[in-house]
Parts: sequence; structure tokens; C-alpha cells
Amino acid sequence: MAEETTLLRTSSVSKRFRGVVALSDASIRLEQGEILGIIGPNGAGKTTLFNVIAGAMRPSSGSVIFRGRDITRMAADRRLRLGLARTFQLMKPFVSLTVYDNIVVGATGSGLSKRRARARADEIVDLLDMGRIASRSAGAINAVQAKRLELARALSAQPVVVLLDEIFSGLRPDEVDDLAAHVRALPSRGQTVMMIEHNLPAIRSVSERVLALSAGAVIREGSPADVFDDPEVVSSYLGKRSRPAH
Ligand SMILES: Nc1ncnc2c1ncn2[C@@H]1O[C@H](COP(=O)(O)OP(=O)(O)OP(=O)(O)O)[C@@H](O)[C@H]1O
Repeated sequence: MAEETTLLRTSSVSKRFRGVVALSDASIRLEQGEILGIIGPNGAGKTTLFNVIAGAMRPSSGSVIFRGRDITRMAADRRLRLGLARTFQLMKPFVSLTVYDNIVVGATGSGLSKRRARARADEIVDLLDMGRIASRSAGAINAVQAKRLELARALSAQPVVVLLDEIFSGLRPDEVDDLAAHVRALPSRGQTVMMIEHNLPAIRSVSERVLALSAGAVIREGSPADVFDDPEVVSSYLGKRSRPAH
């Protein structure tokens, strides 16, 4: 394995909550410049994987290595400063602030001065075509715009790796296309992406490599076509009474 191109990896990570095994011996690697999709039915362990990688939770066993450094026990805010940012499935913008100021807050959280944070926010607003909503109250934007703000907030930290948690869920196909174009452009800006997604057409349109989790374990890894059609992957979704629609 080409270790020098591996930006982030988990090594035999397990996470147990009392009787529940949320992650079981999961070893995952994220290569420099890729967009890796993580799929799996409800309860497969996807969010737990993100929590362990981003520092919201410690694994019961195993380790997380980022740029060659063991960050398993490092606090989330230090990981952010090292270049590991995430979006949240449940977005909680500061509703009393404008969209723009929410992005500034994200940038200051990554350690920038106010002045540099504003310059970063200006860049992100341009990058994600958010000019029309920048001065609106974050409490007055719609769900699609809120997704974009969540992405903007994560990017404001200028991360090396960005973890996207279901940013395409609930979007119409045209809205997916619009946001997907921005996600596809991230590697050319030096940003590597790992994304959890139930929206399989969205994954197919942005990632070359997909990894399927079921009951906390990695069951398949490969191209979207190979993984989506794999019988074990299909049956893991059917077992949960939901089919990977693609
Ligand atoms: N804090 C917790 N306490 C107890 N059990 C938990 C906790 N967090 C997750 N679990 C359990 O761990 C398992 C994996 O949950 P997780 O949220 O990681 O799955 P997921 O793949 O993200 O699901 P979804 O697609 O529904 O978001 C589930 O059985 C869940 O109930």
C-alpha cells in the first residue's frame, strides 16, 4: 500500500455502546485527492465512523492516523486546526447571525484572526456562489441554502480533509447537480473528501471509490458500480427494508 499517499486511515477501529457494536474492526484509508463515498443502511456505523475520525468520540479500540500522526486521543478542535473538518447531518447555524458571519465564525474557529477570517469568508462565498444569500439571516434560508452554508462553514477552516455528512440528502436532482459540481472541484483545491451519503446517484456522480459498511464492518470497497451491485451490499439494505436506489 502506498502509505505516502494515504492522508487518513483508521486501523482496526471498533466502537461499542454497551451491548451495541457500532463499528467492528474497521480499517479504512483515504487517499490524497480522492472523494471517497461511504454507504450503508441505517445503523451501519457511518456516523460513528465520522465521530471517531473527527474526534467527537474515542474508539473502544483501534487507532486513527492523520498525515502519519496518531490522532486517536486528540480533541476535535485540535484536529480541526490540523486540517480535518466536517459537516453535520443536523445543521445548527447561528440563526441570529447572517450567512456570511456564520462562515466568518467557522473560519475563526479554525484559528484565524478576524481579518483573515473575513478574507476567507469572502473567498468561500465566491467559491460556492453564495453572494445572493450572504447577507441574509441564517434563520431565514431554505434547506438547500442551509446545506450550502454547512459546506461553506466546513471549508472555511481550509481543511486538508473534509468529511461530508449527507449533504445531498433531501435535495432534488437539479439541486444535487449544482452542489455536486462544487464537491467535485474540491480535490483541485487540495481538499480530499470523505462523504457519508444515502443519495446513491449523488455518490455515483462525485466519487470514484465507494466503501460499504454493514453492522459496523466494511463489507465491500470499489467503484460505485461494483459496490452498488454487490449482492451482499444489496442484501444489507434489504435487511433494513430499504433498497439502495440508483
Ligand atoms: N451514542 C450512542 N449510544 C448508543 N448507541 C449508539 C450511539 N450512537 C450510535 N449508536 C448505535 O450504533 C449503531 C450505529 O449507529 P450510526 O449512527 O453510526 O449508524 P449510521 O450508519 O450513521 O446510521 P444512519 O444512516 O441512520 O445515520 C446503531 O445501532 C446505533 O443505534
